Amino acid sequence: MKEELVQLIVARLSADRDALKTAFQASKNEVGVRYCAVDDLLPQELAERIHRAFPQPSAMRLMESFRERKYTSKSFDQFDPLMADITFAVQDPRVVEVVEQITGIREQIPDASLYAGGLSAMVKGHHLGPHIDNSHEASRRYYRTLNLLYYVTPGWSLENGGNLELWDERVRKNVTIVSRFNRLAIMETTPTSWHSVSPVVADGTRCCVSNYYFSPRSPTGQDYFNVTSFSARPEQPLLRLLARVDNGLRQGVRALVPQGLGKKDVYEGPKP
Ligand SMILES: O=C(O)CCC(=O)C(=O)O
Ligand SMILES: [Fe+2]
Repeated sequence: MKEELVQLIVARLSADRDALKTAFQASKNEVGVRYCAVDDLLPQELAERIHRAFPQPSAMRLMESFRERKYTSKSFDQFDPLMADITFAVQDPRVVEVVEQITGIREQIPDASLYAGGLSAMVKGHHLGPHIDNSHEASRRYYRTLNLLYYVTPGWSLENGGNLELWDERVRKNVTIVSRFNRLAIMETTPTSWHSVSPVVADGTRCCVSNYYFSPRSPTGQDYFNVTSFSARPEQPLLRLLARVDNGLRQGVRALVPQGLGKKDVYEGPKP
């Protein structure tokens, strides 16, 4: 199945390559984070199949802190093989190539270990506060360059909440990308690419297949390293303060212990 998915994704991205390229570049003028959204990534029936195969939240891990509340998993051995197929299809060199043509970002390497990637499910009350992603993968040799987020919940609309938001450098204003069914959002990751998922306010589950690309080239041309760093929404000044202290502590620990203290959450199973 993976091969068919790769071909469909490459065909879809190639068909709109020039328009997506223009949209990606032009989006810089919105909040400063470049992105584009690819609608109808796959034939509808196939996207619905992926949704049906998506694991139930009860089979996933609840991530819960003041920063976030969501279910995640990369236990592909326990799921319908279609889930690994769609995840790893987005990592195929042919997909990477057309994504590079769209974004102009070169020498990218998909994250086969799914370090922080994989599947996520969010239900009512779940959210992900404004943050910048960790800048590197586990070896710290490569810079994170892109997040590729594929949403597969039929009928998901703006009013449901649970939408992707990209913020300006000061986390004051945002642009919303609805987590629409069968949409692939491609966003760049830099030291200032603040983003969040607004609280889910509807019944239903917002299902997302996440992939990350890395590159030996720094997105800014400068050398940098950051742990995942959180802020908070503009109307939450106290939480912002707390987040800043929390970031400083975690960044400090990383300076002392480069591999970090947490257990490495990486995928080591077979790849389709
Ligand atoms: O679920 C999403 O839309 C975004 C999740 C996120 O922040 C990320 O993958 O880095
Ligand atoms: Fe993120």
